[in-house]
Amino acid sequence: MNAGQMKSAATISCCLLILYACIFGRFRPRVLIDVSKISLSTTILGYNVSAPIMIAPTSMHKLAHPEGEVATARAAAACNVIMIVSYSSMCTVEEVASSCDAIRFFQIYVYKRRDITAQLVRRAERSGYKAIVLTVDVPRLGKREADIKNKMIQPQLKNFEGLLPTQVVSDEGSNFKAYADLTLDASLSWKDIGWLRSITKLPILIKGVLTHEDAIKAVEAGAAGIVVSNHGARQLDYTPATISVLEEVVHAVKGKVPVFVDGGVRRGTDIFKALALGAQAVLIGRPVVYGLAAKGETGVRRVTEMLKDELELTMALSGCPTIKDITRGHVITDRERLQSSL
Ligand SMILES: Cc1cc2nc3c(=O)[nH]c(=O)nc-3n(C[C@H](O)[C@H](O)[C@H](O)COP(=O)(O)O)c2cc1C
Ligand SMILES: CCCCCCC(=O)C(=O)O
Repeated sequence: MNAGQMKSAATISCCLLILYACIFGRFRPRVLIDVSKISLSTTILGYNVSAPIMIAPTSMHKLAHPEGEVATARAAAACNVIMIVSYSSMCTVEEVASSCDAIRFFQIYVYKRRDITAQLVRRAERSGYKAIVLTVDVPRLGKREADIKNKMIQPQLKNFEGLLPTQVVSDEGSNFKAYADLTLDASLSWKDIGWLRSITKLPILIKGVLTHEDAIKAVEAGAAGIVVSNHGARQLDYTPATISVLEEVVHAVKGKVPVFVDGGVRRGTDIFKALALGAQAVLIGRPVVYGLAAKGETGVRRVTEMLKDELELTMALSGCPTIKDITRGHVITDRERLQSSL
């Protein structure tokens, strides 16, 4: 090998090593277990669902498909998975509720105008939503350069008709940002969970936790569950991959409340890893929106079914006939592999 070839070989090995280190964990499948019948069903906050999958809250579904959140909800109902409807939905809370019998949670932001948030929470409660998901990682909107470049325009949201003008005029870049600046209450803090609890009987999940410190605070504040999320990397650069901090949160809450996770869940194998590391279920964001954009309700059903099929196969090949059979022993993380090789 000459010097040039050695240099290329070293570069390739380096790249492979980095790639290898970036792949989170490995499975530890168990064999000779009866996997002739696999059940994906589980319960979430006491509700029986077909799989440990929830539809993450994503805003403005009519930008993806003219039927918007109603199509997504019908797919959730058909697949018997929970849909978390976004505060920034384009169909109203009531339209989604009356469209089908999907189990629905309602995601909220807290606005400076608390009366508006309180009204939305009450409307969701009246319309049969089963939980409130408080998203806490958006005190301000992150810097979304694509929105600025494309001069993103916040469409009129029917939920807020008569309550708030959504046509904010901004001459610099994204008027979505101007809308967020106008509405979001950046002073929101842990004490305000008490306020939220005082206006609703629904259980409150806190979405956007990435550390054990905040997980403990969420439990102390009375959260009924935690969603480990970095908002799909849309808010703060350099937040960790959620799968890498999931266990820290799971250990901190000590089983007092369920822990959920989202971010980059694209395959049944990803769901399996999350469950093995202690999540009770995963939330799916972008893939649902892509399915909706491609084929409306049918597209969302297809995405959900693909994930369920892949999870089912992963469970069979790992020796786990039920969700409860998936344990910490079924995965080994990169950190553990490194430690064991030292
Ligand atoms: C287009 C888009 C809109 C979103 N809107 C909301 C929202 O309204 N409320 C919220 O809590 N999270 C919102 N999120 C974040 C998702 O709930 C989720 O945390 C994130 O997308 C990670 O999942 P993914 O990797 O599967 O997309 C949004 C994400 C995307 C991509
Ligand atoms: C109230 C304005 C903020 C909405 C943010 C929607 C969202 O979570 C996202 O786009 O991400």
